[in-house]
Amino acid sequence: MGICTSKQRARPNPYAPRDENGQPQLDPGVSEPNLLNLESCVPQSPSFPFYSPSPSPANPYPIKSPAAAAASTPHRLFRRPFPPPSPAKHIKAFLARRQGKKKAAAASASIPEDREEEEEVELDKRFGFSKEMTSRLEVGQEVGRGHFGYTCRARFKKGDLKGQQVAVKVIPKAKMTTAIAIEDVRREVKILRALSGHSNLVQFYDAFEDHDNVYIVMELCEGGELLDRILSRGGKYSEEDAKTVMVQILNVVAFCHLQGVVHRDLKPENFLYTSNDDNSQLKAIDFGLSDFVRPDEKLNDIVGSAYYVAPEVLHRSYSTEADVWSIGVIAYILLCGSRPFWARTESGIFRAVLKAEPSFDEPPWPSLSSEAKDFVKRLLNKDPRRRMTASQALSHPWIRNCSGTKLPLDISIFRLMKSYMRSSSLRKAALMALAKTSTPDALFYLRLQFALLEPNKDGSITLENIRMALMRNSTDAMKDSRIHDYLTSLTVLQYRRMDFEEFCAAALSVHQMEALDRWEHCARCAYEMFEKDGNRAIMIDELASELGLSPSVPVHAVVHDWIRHTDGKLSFLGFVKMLHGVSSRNVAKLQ
Ligand SMILES: Nc1ncnc2c1ncn2[C@@H]1O[C@H](COP(=O)(O)OP(=O)(O)OP(=O)(O)O)[C@@H](O)[C@H]1O
Ligand SMILES: [Ca+2]
Ligand SMILES: [Ca+2]
Ligand SMILES: [Ca+2]
Repeated sequence: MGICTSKQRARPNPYAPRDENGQPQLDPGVSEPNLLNLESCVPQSPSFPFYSPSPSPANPYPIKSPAAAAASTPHRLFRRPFPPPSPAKHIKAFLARRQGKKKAAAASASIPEDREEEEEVELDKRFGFSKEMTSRLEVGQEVGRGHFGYTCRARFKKGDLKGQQVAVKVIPKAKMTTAIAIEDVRREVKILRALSGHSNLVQFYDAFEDHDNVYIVMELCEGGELLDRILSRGGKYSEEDAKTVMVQILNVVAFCHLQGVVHRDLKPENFLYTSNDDNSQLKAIDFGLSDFVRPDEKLNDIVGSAYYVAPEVLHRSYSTEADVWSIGVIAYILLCGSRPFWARTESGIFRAVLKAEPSFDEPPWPSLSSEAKDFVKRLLNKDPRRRMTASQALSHPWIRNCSGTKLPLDISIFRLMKSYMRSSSLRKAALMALAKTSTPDALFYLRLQFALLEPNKDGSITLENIRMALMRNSTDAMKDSRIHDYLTSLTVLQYRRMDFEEFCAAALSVHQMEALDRWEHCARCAYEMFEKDGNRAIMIDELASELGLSPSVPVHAVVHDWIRHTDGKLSFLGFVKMLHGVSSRNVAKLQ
């Protein structure tokens, strides 16, 4: 999703949700500038010399199989996307700078009308890219168009790549009306350059600029958008075909997350096929909304596309898990041809994303495998801490046997290990006990992750193993997301080794286990084991500081039930509290 900055009110929005008669349904609650009009984004007098406008189709996403369409749930059927009123992007940061923080908080929910009327105060639109575009490339026909720019076919005129067909995304500088917009383009190129090389990510060649435009030269994907394939199939994929798509999407997204990059705009429009072949490779494109994120950092700007946006993005505190949610939405659409969260209006969609549970009762769900349902449900968990990670999803029973590629290292493991390393021996003992109740699926994933760290001959890992594993997978993006700095938080490992048993305790996610049906059973079993070898008498003050309770809370009242009064040891309730450890809210206070 991008930002359309031109104002155009006269024409109807071709993407607006429609009612049964095809009439656009407009949200009375959404302010007018939200109505995106693709045509209004078309440069009226293109200054780009090679620009050859293609006729704008009245309906860019025709329903290709009305018969199939009629069979499924009306309304939410996956017919055509409507890019949501997207300009909420960066609103908070933008307003904070302009009006001071107080007003920004108040206005954060609404989108300011005058956003695009911001005066241009000496914006520096120099990117430091080569100016030699026209001598290097011969630009041909337009192949695609977005809100921000358009993409043309091109060919290298000279050099090593002479004759090579490529795609050039042209982003007009006239559309970069704020410092943030300029920074976005800078970052788009930087991220693409850094991540290029992964087999499911569009290959980057070069970036150019001139007075009017920025040009991003990349591999030409001739197979069209994933969206078009979904539409041409009338929405539904067999489980096998859906798996093939999912594996590729998860592979590239897990890779991005390991590099500390969150895409933030994952949707079927942003995956292209390299060729028209049935088994052509899928490539992620459009890093226009992507950002770097440090392992402990939370982002807060609302970006993305309504149908695919994660609940925590709407709550303004999110990280890489938000991408996984979007993948869950894509998976749901692939498997059943309908959208999991549907409403006639954008605010309705947001409400559904926040509150509604997607339906798994209507056809074809009852006839799909239970693994497929479990897979989608675990991607669409509203609590990001309970959601699978991209890397974990690749080891889910539904797709693990067809993920031909090597499983990527999961960055979230290090987050969990950090918390473990900082824990008291009592909490470590509690986690060790819980780890013994892990499911075979959880162990499968942990074993793969442990293997990726290439343990020493004695079967244990040290900090050095982790450092080496990261080095093997490192790209330039890790500098900006400061992944290596993060290792210093694991330095306690420097003086010791960790075997697989302890690794399971360190890398298991208590939140994810809580989401399982058998949680209560696991926790009880773990508590019994903990009783035998880990439980000990504990002072109330010790427990309070252990859990990061601030001295201001009435500690005795709060932890009263967490300690068994007969012997001063942890009660079951205290044990569960202990498993969760210091809450992140309290950590902030402690630091
Ligand atoms: N490498 C490529 N090969 C072929 N077509 C491409 C390529 N990159 C982009 N396109 C086409 O151009 C369209 C717009 O590209 P992209 O999504 O990067 O632009 P955008 O301005 O950021 O759009 P958005 O409105 O989605 O933010 C794509 O949907 C696709 O159809
Ligand atoms: Ca864009
Ligand atoms: Ca796009
Ligand atoms: Ca974009």
